[in-house]
Amino acid sequence: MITPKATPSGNVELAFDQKRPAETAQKIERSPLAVRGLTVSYGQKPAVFSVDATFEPEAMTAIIGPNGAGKSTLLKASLGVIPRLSGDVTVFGQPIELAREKIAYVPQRASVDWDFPTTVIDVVLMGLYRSVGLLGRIKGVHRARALDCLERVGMADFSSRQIGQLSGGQQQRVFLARALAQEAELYLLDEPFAGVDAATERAIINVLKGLKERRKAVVAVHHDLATVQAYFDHVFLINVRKIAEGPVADAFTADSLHATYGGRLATAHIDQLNIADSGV
Ligand SMILES: Nc1ncnc2c1ncn2[C@@H]1O[C@H](COP(=O)(O)OP(=O)(O)OP(=O)(O)O)[C@@H](O)[C@H]1O
Repeated sequence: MITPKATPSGNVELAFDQKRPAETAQKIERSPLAVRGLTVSYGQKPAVFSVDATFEPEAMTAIIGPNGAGKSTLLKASLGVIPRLSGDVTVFGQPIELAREKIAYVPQRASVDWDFPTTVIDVVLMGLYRSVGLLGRIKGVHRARALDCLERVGMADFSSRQIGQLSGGQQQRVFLARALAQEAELYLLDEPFAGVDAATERAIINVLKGLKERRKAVVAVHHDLATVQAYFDHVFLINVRKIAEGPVADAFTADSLHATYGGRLATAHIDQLNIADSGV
């Protein structure tokens, strides 16, 4: 963890935690996903170590870090998809176990078995399982809602296609439609722009910005540093430990990027991003 002195603005919350616990508690109550002391390990070495994160409501946050930094692990362990060694996770101040339905999760496309024989509309209908009920019958109203979600991502014409017959970008849109069907408060997406063309990226970002306008929160693992400032309001930088968290203008700095990526990110690349220098 870089010290508050090295990156004063990127460590807003660290200083906050120590000095103003009441305000921190209020932030956690308002947060669609707050994590305290999260440690996850697949073997001897932790993949995520002692991480605190307080994601912002009604905002778009990018989770940024190099390959293997623990970004996906942070999302999956927060959701309970993989076990935590330690850590508390709350959703609007409630234990996540009581509020899981407030979160829609779009996994990494590469982690999904696309050969599974199912149609596009059936995938989106899975997002409606709470309103349908586990053994309930799918009715016209559910199909109409699923089609509406497909329409929002530009995939309504593909509703009866097998998912294995879609391109990567189309598959990504369908998974986004499934998340929309859940009508969640927080949308967690793992690399939503990976391997998609420019038109699909635009379509996805427009949908995500639309969610923010409807006062939902969006948190996405994101690799393209060049689009962070255009797409996101907040950033969370991680490399096994939390490096920095805060508004893009404060926490997305040359210093915090160097601390996150180390020698893997050339200074020339950071210069091209045209970001504020923290002046330290
Ligand atoms: N199921 C698993 N079993 C063992 N190790 C794993 C498993 N999943 C992830 N890891 C390891 O945990 C570390 C963090 O992985 P994770 O996928 O969370 O990183 P990431 O930041 O999302 O990376 P990327 O940007 O490459 O997707 C890596 O070293 C990875 O090899």
